[in-house]
Amino acid sequence: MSGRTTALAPPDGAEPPVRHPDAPAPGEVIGSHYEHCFGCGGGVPHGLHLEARAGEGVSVTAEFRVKEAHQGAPGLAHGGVLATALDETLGSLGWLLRVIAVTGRLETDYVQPVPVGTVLHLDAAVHAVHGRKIYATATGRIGGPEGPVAVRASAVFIEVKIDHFIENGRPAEIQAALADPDQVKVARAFEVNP
Ligand SMILES: CCCCCCCCCCCCCC(=O)SCCNC(=O)CCNC(=O)[C@H](O)C(C)(C)COP(=O)(O)OP(=O)(O)OC[C@H]1O[C@@H](n2cnc3c(N)ncnc32)[C@H](O)[C@@H]1OP(=O)(O)O
Repeated sequence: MSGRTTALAPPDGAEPPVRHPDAPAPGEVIGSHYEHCFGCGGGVPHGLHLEARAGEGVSVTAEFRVKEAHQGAPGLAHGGVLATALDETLGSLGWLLRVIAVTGRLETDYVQPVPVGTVLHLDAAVHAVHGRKIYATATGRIGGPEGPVAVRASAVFIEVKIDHFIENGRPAEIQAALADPDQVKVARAFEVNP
C-alpha cells in the first residue's frame, strides 16, 4: 500500500482556488497548449479541436462537435472520446491558475448517449486546491449550454513542472516542442522556464 489518497472529494485543509491575476479574461479564448494534442491541437485531423474560453473565477467553457471519426456504436460518440473532451476541458483550467497540471484521476458519468453531429457544451470549474492536488468537475450538455446533461466528470489534477514532460516525453517531440517559439510562449504562460 502506497498510502496515496485518490479520493475525489477535497480533504480537510483544502483551500478555494485562486484565479491568477494574469489569467485570460472571462470570455477570452484559451489557445491550444500543443498543436499535436488530440484534445485541442489544430494539427490532429481527427482530434477533438476543442476550443475553451475562460469563465468567471476558476472556470471554463468549451464546445466539441462530435464527428464520424469519434463513433463507438453506430452514430454515437465513443465513451472514451467523451471522457477525453471532459479531460481536455478540465485540463484547460490550468491556464486560470497558471500552473501545469496533469490528470491524476478522472471519474465519468454517462447520462445520455451523444449522437454524431451533436455539439457538446462543456463547462468545468476548480473547487479546491490542496498542495499540488487540484479538485475539479466538468459537465457536458446537449442542445445548448443550458441543455440536458449528457456526461459529467469529477477529477483530481496534479500540478507538475515542465520536467515532467522533458523526462517522460519521447525525445523527438520534446526537442521539437522546445525548439518551437510558439510552444515556448505557451510554457512561459504557465510561468515555467524551459
Ligand atoms: C512544453 C509543453 C508545455 C505545456 C504543457 C501543458 C500540458 C497540459 C496537459 C493537459 C492535457 C489534458 C490532461 C491530460 O490528459 S494529462 C495526461 C494523463 N495523465 C498522466 O499522464 C499522469 C500520469 N501520472 C503521473 O505522472 C504521476 O502519477 C503524477 C504526476 C500524477 C503524480 O506523481 P508525483 O510523483 O509527481 O506525485 P506524488 O505521487 O508525490 O503525489 C503528489 C500528491 O498527488 C496525489 N496524487 C497522485 N496521484 C493521484 C491520483 N491518481 N489521484 C489522486 N491524488 C493523487 C498524492 O496522493 C499526493 O498527495 P499528498 O500526499 O501530497 O496529499
